[in-house]
Amino acid sequence: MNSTPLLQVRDLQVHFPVRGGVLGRVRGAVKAVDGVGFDVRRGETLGVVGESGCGKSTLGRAVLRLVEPTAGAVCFDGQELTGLSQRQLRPLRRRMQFVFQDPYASLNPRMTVREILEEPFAIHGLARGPGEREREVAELVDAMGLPREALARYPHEFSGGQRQRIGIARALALRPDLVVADEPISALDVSVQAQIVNLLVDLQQARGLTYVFIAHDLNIVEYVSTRVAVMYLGRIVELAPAASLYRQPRHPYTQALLSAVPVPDPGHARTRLLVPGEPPSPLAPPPGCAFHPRCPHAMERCRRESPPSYALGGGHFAACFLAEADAREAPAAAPSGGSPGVLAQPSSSG
Ligand SMILES: Nc1ncnc2c1ncn2[C@@H]1O[C@H](COP(=O)(O)OP(=O)(O)OP(=O)(O)O)[C@@H](O)[C@H]1O
Repeated sequence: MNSTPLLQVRDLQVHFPVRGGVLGRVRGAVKAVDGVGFDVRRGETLGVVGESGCGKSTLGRAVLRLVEPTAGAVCFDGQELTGLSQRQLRPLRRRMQFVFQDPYASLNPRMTVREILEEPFAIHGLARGPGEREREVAELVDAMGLPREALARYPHEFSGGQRQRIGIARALALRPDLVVADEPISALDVSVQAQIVNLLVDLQQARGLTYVFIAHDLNIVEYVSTRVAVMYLGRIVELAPAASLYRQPRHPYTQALLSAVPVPDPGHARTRLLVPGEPPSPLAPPPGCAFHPRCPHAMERCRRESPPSYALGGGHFAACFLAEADAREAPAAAPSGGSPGVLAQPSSSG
């Protein structure tokens, strides 16, 4: 088996320019992703969690080059994606797919399910004969647990859960290796969320898929993930095997997230996490550790210096000065677990 990680992300940055004034001059930048690095091994699920606005979606999109990174590198199956033109990316696109939060918004309402599922084959010139395409599409709806009659119908005729099954079917049509699922269940009724999660888990096993699973629901992330990355204001502050992260969270932000109570978000079919205090604006992040204004353990040093990511052994990393003493005694980082300084760059953000 190929032991190179399927995905390698190094010091990835996505900065959005902010314009202002009558002339629309660039006034600053939202550092949505600000120096992120991690590996994803073949067949694993990397969960990505954090509060709204911390940069999860932007990270997922930048990995697939659906938004252009400002800096950094993304390597897919050993090939560097960041300097490739859209044309050069095309054969790789087939192998990397995105599952959206809102399947309705991502499905063309004027196309039948059959047309929606045949489209990826047409775009990539695959399964050329109608017989072959028909077989592939029939197999897809079966695998998604949808009836064959669904093929002749339109997206609006389905429930939210069924629409997400169609969205997943389209993403998996060309048998990708990597799937980035961005909050794939948060727009769905609680009653169908578990079904969709179980479908994703079953499909992963049946098709040998590798997932990046973005979510704010920590229970779901624990259930699906091999390892979990916790994001705060554009950076990964903790990364660890799921069992280790949930048993012994090392970063005060992760500890706060795990003890936060999900509360209903009026107007949205989702809950949000309530960590005491407000996340700072990514336009003007605090100096030092970005979490220090909300951190119950903040020390003088945290106001001045941004902590590097300390390797704590067993593939557990935390970007917090409290972890420094343990890091000195910890064994060296696992080869594909990233290395200190790769996860969160020590820098003087401010
Ligand atoms: N196209 C854009 N232009 C400018 N700013 C953007 C753009 N897209 C995202 N942002 C900003 O980047 C930051 C990160 O947004 P992002 O959607 O990645 O966060 P998120 O963690 O996925 O949040 P949510 O869970 O609410 O989707 C936010 O401050 C957001 O306002």
